[in-house]
Amino acid sequence: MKIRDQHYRTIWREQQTVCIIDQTLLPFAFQVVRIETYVEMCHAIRTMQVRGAPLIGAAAAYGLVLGIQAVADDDVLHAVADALIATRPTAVNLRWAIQRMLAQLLVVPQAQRAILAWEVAQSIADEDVTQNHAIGQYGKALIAHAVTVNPAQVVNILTHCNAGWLATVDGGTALAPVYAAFDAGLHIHVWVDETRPRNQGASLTAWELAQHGVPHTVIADNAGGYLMQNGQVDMVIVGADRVTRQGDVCNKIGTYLKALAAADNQIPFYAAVPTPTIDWQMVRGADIEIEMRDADEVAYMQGQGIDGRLQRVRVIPKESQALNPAFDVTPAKWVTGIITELGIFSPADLLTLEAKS
Ligand SMILES: CSC[C@H]1O[C@H](OP(=O)(O)O)[C@H](O)[C@@H]1O
Repeated sequence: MKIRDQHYRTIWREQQTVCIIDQTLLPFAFQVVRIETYVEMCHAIRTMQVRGAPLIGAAAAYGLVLGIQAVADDDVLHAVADALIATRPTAVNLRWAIQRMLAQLLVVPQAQRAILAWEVAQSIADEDVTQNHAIGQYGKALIAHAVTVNPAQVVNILTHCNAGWLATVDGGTALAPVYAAFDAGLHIHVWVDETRPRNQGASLTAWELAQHGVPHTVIADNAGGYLMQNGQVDMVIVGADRVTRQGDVCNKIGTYLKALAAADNQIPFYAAVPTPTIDWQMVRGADIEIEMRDADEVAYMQGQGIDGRLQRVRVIPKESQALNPAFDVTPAKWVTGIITELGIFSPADLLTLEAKS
């Protein structure tokens, strides 16, 4: 996406290093960080300098590249892969990307692995961009249909967390249809859930949409149901970290509550995902490992002080405990459709995709 007229991906190769945008500093600072080792990439994924299911898949792939430039024997390959997989458990894209790298690297002589790894990681990144563009086109058709239903109205879309270009290599998943519709001149507006505790909505989605000029309003997570009850939401589009073969959608904590409110108000609820986010090995969403992150992410908030400096403030009593599950699972029965690069599918029809994935 373009930032001040310069095109960026969220991750890219520069000589023998990998550059990322440090998303923990947005929206108040735009800083590129150069990653030189797989250990640094593990840190970047674990601390959410890079985050978002497709992006952490690509980041893990590049991390594996960095880890085998000096020594590329099987033991090193597996040790680096295991370290990267251990950084975050929920988004299936991370394990998928590592397994794809291993499948292509283990079958070639060690001497070829360092160069081939760069090529495979680049392919993973490039494919994500292509897939997200297709998601955008299919999703744009949904929005265009909503416009025909109410031509005089603005189509109001609610989204949760950040599933924009910052969550992918480029283009985004849930926001890909938003950008495609906006660029096509359709009149849309986005309700942006702030998405406590890490505030990916308030800090990342709002920033992305503002950079592109898309009309949007940041809301407290708990305001979504009220807006739906008052006819102010036409559709909900979210991303996902893992979709099971029966169509259960695992996404940022709070997504499930939005799906329930959407169902109660007859509002369509879509998950936009590239097919690498579908876990064909898993049937039940209840079996997905939900990442439990540091309770301090609930106890503290980060923001910009009146002096312009980033500050972190405590928002709960020091005597209080906090719990921080990072994701939840929306059962397939509350999901209207899954927007993929191969088309839009009901959860029941998802299995027809397996052979093509
Ligand atoms: C397009 S995947 C975006 C997905 O990833 C986010 O999780 P996190 O920011 O913790 O990596 C969130 O669940 C988004 O919907």
